Amino acid sequence: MASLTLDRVTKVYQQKDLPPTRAVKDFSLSVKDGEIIGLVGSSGCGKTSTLRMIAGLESVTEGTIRVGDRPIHHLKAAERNVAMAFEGYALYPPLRVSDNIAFSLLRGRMPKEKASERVRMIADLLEISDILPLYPPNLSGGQQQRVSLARALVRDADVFLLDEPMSQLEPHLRAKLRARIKDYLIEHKMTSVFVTHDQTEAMALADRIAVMSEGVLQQLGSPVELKERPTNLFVASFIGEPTMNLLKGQTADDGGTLQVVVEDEQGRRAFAIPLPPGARGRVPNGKRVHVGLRPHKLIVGETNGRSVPRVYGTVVSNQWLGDQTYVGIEIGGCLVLAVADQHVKATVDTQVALGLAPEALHLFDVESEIALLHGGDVAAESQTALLHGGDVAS
Ligand SMILES: Nc1ncnc2c1ncn2[C@@H]1O[C@H](COP(=O)(O)OP(=O)(O)OP(=O)(O)O)[C@@H](O)[C@H]1O
Repeated sequence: MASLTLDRVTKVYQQKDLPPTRAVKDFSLSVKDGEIIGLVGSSGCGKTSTLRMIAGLESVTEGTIRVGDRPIHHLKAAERNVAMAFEGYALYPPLRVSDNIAFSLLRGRMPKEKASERVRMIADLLEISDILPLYPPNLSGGQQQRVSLARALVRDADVFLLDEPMSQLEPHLRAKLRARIKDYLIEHKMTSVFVTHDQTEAMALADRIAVMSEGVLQQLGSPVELKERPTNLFVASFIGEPTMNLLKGQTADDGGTLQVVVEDEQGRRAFAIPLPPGARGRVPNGKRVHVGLRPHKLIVGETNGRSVPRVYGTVVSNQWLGDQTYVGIEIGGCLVLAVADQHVKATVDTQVALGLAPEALHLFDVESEIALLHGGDVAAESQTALLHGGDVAS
């Protein structure tokens, strides 16, 4: 295994009689030896193009790709020692499943016995031992996908690329294999990059996640970093299920306390959130902002003794999903969704208190959409300053 480095990689597709498509723009990424990276982003943002450039299936328009210290972007796919599991499977129809999986091992002159042993081991892992004698056209989509995955994972490659590796599997099998694959990648220290549309999969499998939009890398971070410190409005709105509540507002001084006045869609004052001490150093008074509120960090009803700012609203929906409650609350003309891990008894059309814990709050510049403040960070800093007897700007 080895590290993988993409340095300012760009992909432009030129099609006859059509304007060029800049699918990937100036993309830089350093994947450590043995690290697992998840690549996520909306449809058409350049994820597959990025994988295909690493694999050597697409040319690189600009930039360099290195495995360890070795530049590989000019090499043919077969010379790169990069294994890829394809979204479209790309199996050889005339070969049995076992031969499909063993193909690259035998081509690399691995003794037949050893190759068969490897094939059996990976087939066990992915629960496809029973289909080893079959031919690809006789398999279901989910089986073909696991064969494609097995064919990549069985190799001794420097880098492993997995494009939507489990999209065709039913949820139970997917969850089971996800855990097994993660253990396997860690045990064999396999440097890997996988693309997924499934955030749970990205959060569960990846050490770090790269979020892309329109060909540009927006943020690379651990699952926790992306949730708690989204770098901009795109990442904030893309990461998290359900997505972050996004409203508009403006900071204002209220008798010495900086607050953010949240507005309804017509720009009228809906409610105000006092900002944690320390916010002043990051956001000026009178600043127009996007206000993000993470549903999972809002507190519906009792705050269990925690002192947090509270607002009151009317319950408009209440759904118990078996393990969590989704509560929709209308506050001054704004709709806010809160999620609680317990059964919340808030009846529709009644009033409820909503605790605005600092860690729920994120502010973004209204023009640049860059993050200005993450409430959890500011609250933690204020707490540390108080503990150490320091001054907290307020
Ligand atoms: N061979 C090609 N020729 C021309 N344009 C292409 C080609 N492959 C991809 N594109 C374009 O490049 C952009 C990025 O496509 P890509 O498949 O890399 O995105 P993606 O993030 O993987 O999308 P999805 O999640 O839908 O699979 C899209 O606008 C797509 O239409």
